Amino acid sequence: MALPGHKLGQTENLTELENLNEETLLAELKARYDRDVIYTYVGEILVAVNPFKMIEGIYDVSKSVVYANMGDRSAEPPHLFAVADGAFQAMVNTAPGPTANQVCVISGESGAGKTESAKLFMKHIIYLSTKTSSNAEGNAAHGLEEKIIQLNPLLEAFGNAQTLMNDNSSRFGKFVQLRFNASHHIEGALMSDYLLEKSRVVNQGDGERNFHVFYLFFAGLTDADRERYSLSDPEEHRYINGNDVALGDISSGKLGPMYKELAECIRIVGFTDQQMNNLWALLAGILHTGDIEFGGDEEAYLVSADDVVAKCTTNLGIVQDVLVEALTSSINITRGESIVRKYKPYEAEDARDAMAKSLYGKAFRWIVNQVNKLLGPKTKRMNPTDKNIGILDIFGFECFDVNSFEQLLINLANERLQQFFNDHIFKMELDEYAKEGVDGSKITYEDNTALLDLFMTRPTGLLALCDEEALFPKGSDKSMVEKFHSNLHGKKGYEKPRGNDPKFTIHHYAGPVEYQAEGFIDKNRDTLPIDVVGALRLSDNDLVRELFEGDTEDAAAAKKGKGKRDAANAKKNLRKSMKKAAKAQAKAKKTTVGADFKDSLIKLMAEMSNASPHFIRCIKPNHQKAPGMFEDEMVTKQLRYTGMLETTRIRKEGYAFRPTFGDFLHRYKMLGFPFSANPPATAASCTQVLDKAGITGWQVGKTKVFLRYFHIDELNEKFLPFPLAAQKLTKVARGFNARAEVRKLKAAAAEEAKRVNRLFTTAEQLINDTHSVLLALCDEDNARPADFFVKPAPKPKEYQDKAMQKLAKKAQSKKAQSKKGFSRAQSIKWFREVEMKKGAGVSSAGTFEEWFHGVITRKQSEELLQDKQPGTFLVRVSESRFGYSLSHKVANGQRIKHYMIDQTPDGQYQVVGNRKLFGSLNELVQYHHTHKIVSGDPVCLVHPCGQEGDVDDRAELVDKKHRNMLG
Ligand SMILES: Nc1ncnc2c1ncn2[C@@H]1O[C@H](COP(=O)(O)OP(=O)(O)OP(=O)(O)O)[C@@H](O)[C@H]1O
Repeated sequence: MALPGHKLGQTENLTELENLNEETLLAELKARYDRDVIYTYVGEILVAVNPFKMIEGIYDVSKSVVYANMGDRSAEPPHLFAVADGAFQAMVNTAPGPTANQVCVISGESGAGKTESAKLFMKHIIYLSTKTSSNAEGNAAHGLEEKIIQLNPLLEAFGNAQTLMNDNSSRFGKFVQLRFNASHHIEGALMSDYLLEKSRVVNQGDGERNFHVFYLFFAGLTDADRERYSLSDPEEHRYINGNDVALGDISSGKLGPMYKELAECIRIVGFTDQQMNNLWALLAGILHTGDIEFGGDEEAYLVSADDVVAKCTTNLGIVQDVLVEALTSSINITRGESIVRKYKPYEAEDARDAMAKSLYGKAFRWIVNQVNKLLGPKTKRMNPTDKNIGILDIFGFECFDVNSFEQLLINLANERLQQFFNDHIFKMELDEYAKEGVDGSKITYEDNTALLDLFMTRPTGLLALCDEEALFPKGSDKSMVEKFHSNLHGKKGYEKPRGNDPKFTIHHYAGPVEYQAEGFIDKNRDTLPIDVVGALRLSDNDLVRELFEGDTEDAAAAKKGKGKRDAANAKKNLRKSMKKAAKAQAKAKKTTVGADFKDSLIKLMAEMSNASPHFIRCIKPNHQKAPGMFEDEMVTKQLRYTGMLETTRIRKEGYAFRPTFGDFLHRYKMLGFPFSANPPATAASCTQVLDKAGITGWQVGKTKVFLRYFHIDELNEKFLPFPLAAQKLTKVARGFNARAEVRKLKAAAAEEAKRVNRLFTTAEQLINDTHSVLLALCDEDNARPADFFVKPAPKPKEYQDKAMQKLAKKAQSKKAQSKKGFSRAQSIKWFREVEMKKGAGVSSAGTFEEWFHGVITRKQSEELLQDKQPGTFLVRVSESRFGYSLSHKVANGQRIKHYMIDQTPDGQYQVVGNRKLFGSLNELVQYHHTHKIVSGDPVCLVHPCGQEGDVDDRAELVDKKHRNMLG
């Protein structure tokens, strides 16, 4: 169950989604793909969306390290290495037996990334096994592991081709089993191949190519090789000259490095030079075969020049006349009498192409067998302590415009694999129920057994009827389809079309597919005329002879005939060889391609059923094979083909949602426990919630609640009022909080305003107090005897300047100190010091200019004022620890204004209070001039008088004022 707060594309295992269906599956995969996240789990299954580009770092060694011995898979983001690690650890940690064996089924359509995934899976398994190989045995195995990895370029050269769907498309299915000994070291690898697309050798669709190896072969040819195999330029060989781009790749040298890689793989895997020479000669023989042409109306005859056939037969090691005879006529030997029937030209062409296909098909199987001999475990049978990991990289479900016999077999394989998949998923469901103690007996799912029966039943299933017609000499596609209709019409999954066309429709798990029956019989028979087999059995190329089970003696005899170029002898040898071939064929069980395929499918399924499965579903996101494009419709189709939608269906049939008790309560506790914040995460709590919600049909297990797909809707409906109420509550709570905050801010602002008012009131009070003190001081001075104030002898001007400068400096430094804060006692001490230095009690009076250069007493200043007109100012400047203090007094008036002058850090003067700045004392003086005072006005400079008490009082006053102003 997705917890609240689910974000699109963030869920790593999509079964955790509340609603897993076609749309959600698609949307999640798309959102992840857009972020270059190509791996996603759906339960145990890994979905891999082909990025069509290398995503940096995702397969680095560091990733191999992270995804090794993981324990909890969900601890790291989904990854193919995690699946490989899961398989490896499951094998290591399980005692030998079916459950210890592992198999990874990789499926998807062409170009979806199966082969790349299979390679990465194998690479990681090898990494994990070599990691455990710390002993000598492990090290010895190292060479083997390298060979296993080197297998890929070899198999891809012979089994892959460029198609419209994929530039490196595997044209065969493969199952590789890695065998491990008791110490979990690789003992060997065994490979099986399925349904190689041999027809590609003789015919490729527009824009497609032959198997890679033909082009690589040309790319690697030396002049000597070319002569040895009598090869012309590639464009002159019909089987490979249909694709100009491919020819361009050869001539441009683009394929050179790939040829070198192939040659190196061949060497590492262990093929001998002789084996490879025979194989190259066989390939050259195939190319020359394609150049043989026939003419004629009724009876085919050779129209190609003799040397064309000679080039072919030389490479294939057979006698020219023998081959021509075998390709243009069929000899029927009955009771010692041979009846020769001349082929029609098209029959000769068919025989020629059939030979080429057969040669290639058998050569491919030989390579696989050879690889198994070189890399396989010492014994084919498993030791009781052995375990294995299998990797199945097999063609996905196919549905084209025209579907033929190949599609029928491929889709049969997919149908069978789907059944295996369904069984596994369903079994896992039931296992989970059992583990949780939940009754799963009522859970069923619709499986595809009936459809498989439609294919497999004997004698009336599709394959059996197909074989019956193929083995019947007069069997035809038309009569086969009639048999299908009469036996299968009305059965589930089979549909007879309207009209008489040889067609039929099968309703597969992935959707309906209409099959075109034309060519079924020939494809199913896949027989090579016995004459051709007889000819190839006589080859002196060891490989060709081995492929057709000829014997050395016959070949040697034929060689003699070849030397004499004796046509009659050749015919004789051919007939002899044909007889032997016919005998061998009669001895061997007569079989068909369909029957062979069915057998290998049964064997494969037996191997797979003997192992614990892992599934990787590869998805091709667009037709263009381009990065960054995600086509919804195309992906949906593949989700259906790979059975992913079926998985969602199986889950739907059962208990689709299985939240843990904790998760369930986290979300729905309100339904059962409206007043309890944290009910215990138990079965009882969950039951209470479900009962109170009035839901039925659920089950509660040991750790999880099991809900049907519709239960979530029901619960959500019941739960609906709660989120709405919660929304309302949140709104109210938020409003309440906001209002409280505003109230708090308002109160703080009011408090602030009060404090400011208090400050002003205090300041005013102080000013008034100062006023009173000054008046009192004046009165005091007035009361003193006249001789109390002795006029000092004027000091020389330089002295006065110097003294003033010194004082200013001192005041400045003291002011700086004052910033640090002085105690009251310190203030008084300093104040007194300054007063003394300036000559306390010495005053002077004079004009405004004079105050700066001398001093006058307070009394003198009062006297000066007495003579003046009302409005005349007396300015008093004094220096204090806070700077200069300047006040002026109006003659005959009561008002005294007091300025605190401060010196700013940059040396300007500032009147405290109105923040006016003065650059110097003179400027300050100017200011007073412009306001009230004119030059020559009497002013007095009053220094504080020298009396102790007076000094102390004033110092205290100034200090107090200063402190108040600082707040
Ligand atoms: N994990 C990946 N990272 C990057 N590119 C990838 C990845 N998987 C596949 N590809 C690209 O997609 C191409 C096709 O992949 P691949 O050959 O594995 O497809 P396939 O399913 O095996 O097809 P076919 O059935 O035709 O063989 C690769 O050649 C490669 O370019």
